[in-house]
Amino acid sequence: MALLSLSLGQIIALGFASFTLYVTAYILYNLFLHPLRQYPGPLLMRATRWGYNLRLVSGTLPFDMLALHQRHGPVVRVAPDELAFCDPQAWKDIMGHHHRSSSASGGGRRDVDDGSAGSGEMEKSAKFYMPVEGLPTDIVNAGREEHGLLRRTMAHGFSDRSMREQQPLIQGYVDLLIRRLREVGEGGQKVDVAAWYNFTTFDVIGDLAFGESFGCLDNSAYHPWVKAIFDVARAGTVFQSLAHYPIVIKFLLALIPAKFMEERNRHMQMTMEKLKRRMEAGKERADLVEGLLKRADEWGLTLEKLQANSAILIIGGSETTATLLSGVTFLLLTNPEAMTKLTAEIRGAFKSEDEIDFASVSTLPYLLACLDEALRMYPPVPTGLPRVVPRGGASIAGNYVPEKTVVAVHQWAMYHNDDHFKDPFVYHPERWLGDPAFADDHKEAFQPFHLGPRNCLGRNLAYVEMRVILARVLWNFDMRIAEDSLDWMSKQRIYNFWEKGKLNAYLTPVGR
Ligand code: HEM
Repeated sequence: MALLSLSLGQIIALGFASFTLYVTAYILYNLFLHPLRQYPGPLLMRATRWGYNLRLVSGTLPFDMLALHQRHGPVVRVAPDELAFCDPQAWKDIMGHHHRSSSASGGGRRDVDDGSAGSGEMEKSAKFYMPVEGLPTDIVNAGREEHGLLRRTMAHGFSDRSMREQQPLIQGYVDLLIRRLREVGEGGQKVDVAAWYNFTTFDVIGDLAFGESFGCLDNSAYHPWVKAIFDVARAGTVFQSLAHYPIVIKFLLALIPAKFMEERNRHMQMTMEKLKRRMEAGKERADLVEGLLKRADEWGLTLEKLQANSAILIIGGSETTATLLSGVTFLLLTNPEAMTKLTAEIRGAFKSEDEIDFASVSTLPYLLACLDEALRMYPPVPTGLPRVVPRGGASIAGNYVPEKTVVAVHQWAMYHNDDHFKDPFVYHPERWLGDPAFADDHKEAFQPFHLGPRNCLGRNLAYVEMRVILARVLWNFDMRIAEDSLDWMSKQRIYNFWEKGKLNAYLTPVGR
C-alpha cells in the first residue's frame, strides 16, 4: 500500500537504489567473503562474471588465458565461482576419476570421507554444456549415469574391428578428395584447403553416423546441415554467457524469431529423414550408430535420442579433425624444413599410393610427431571445458577447492606456456621424438583428447583419419602457401571452435 502512494519517479529511484545496493553487496561478497577469495585474478573477473563473458563472446578467451596465467600463476580465479588451472596435475584431478580432497590447504576445512561426496568423475558444468529443457541429452551433455550407458554402447563403433571395417568407406572419400583437389587446383588455381578438409571429414562422419555423406566433396560446398553448425557457433558463446542469468535467457528465448524456429525445425526434419534411411538399411553396418540401433528397442531409445547422438558425432568427429588437418598443413607450409622431412618420409615409405592405409601410416614416426605438434599449437578444443567440484570439495594440483566451484584447464594456454614447453610458439615436431633439447618439456600437460571417463571416444579414429588424409595429400601434391594466407593462424578468433577462414595454397601434382 505504501508503494502505491509513491510517484513513478520515486518508484524508479527506489528500484535503481535497490539494484545498486544489490550489485554492490554482490561485488563486495565476491571480493571479500567468497570461499574463493584467496585465489588471484583480475579484479573484474573476481568481482563479476562479466570479465569472463566479454572475453568469451569476443573470441579471445583462450588466448587471454595465457596472459592471465603468466601474470597470476597456475591457478587463476577467472569468474567469481570459477578457477582456471595451468598445471599438468590438474588434468587428472579434474578429468580423472574424482578423489576426495585429502588436504585442507587454503580453504581451512577438512574434507570428510563419509561416502556422501561424489564418486566417479566431476560433473560437467550445465551452464556451459546447456542441456536444453525438453530436448534429449546426448553422450556429451548427459549426466553421469546415462553417459556410462551411452558410452559403453557407442564404444563398439570405435573398436579396432569396426575401424578396420570402416577403412574402405573412409578411403573412398579420400580418393574423392584427391580427385577433386586435382580438378580445383588445375592450372595453378589457389585452393582453400581448409574447406576441402572440412568437406572430407563431414562426408566421412555423415556416412559413419547417418549412413550417407553430406555430398560436400561432390558439390564443392557445405551442406545446409553443416552450415547450420557454423552459424550457431558464435551465438553459442552468447548463450553460454547468459546461461548464468536464467531470467535473461528465458526472455531471450521468448524473443527468438519464428523464422529461426522454422529453420531449426527444418534442420531437425532433415536429420530425422537421414536417420530413418539409416535405420532402413538394417542394424548390421560397421558404423558409429550400429551399437545404439541394436539397443534402441531394449532401452526404449526414442528417435529423438538417436538423432541427438548422431548429431553430436557429426559435430565432434568432423570439425575437430578438419581443424587439425588445416592447422598441420599451415604449420608445414610455413616451416619448410619440417615439410621437406615429412614429405620425404611419406614418399620414401611407399611404392604406390594404394599402400597408404590405416596400418602402414601408423608406422611413420615423423608424421605422428607433426600431428602432435600441431595438436599442441592449434588444439581443436582450445578452450576449457568446465567441470563442477562435487560435494565435499576436491584437491586440484595441490590446492583445496570448495564444492560447487567451476574448474577447467584451457588447452591453448597450457600448451603455449613456457613453464611446460620450450619455445612454445615455434613448430618443433622433434620435441615428440626424444630430442634432448626438449627433455624438460612437461609432456603430461598435453591432453588434446582429454583423459578420464569422458575423454574422446574417437581418438583412434581421428588419428588414422588424419594420418591417411595428410599422407595421401602430401603423396600427391607439392604445396605452396598463397600470400593472402600467411597470417591465417595468427588472425583467428575462437568461438568454441576456431573461426578458421580460408587457407589458400597452390597444389602441384607430383608426376610419377
Ligand atoms: C583431432 C580430433 C579430435 C579431438 C582433438 C577431439 C577432442 C575431444 C575432447 C577434448 C573431448 C572431450 C569433450 C568433453 O569433455 O566434453 C571429446 C569427446 C568426444 N569425441 Fe572427440 N575429438 C576429436 C575427434 C573425434 C572423432 C573423429 C570422433 C568420432 C566421431 C570423436 C568423438 C567424440 C565423442 C563421441 C566424444 C564424447 C565422449 C564421451 O563423452 O564419452 N572425436 N573429443
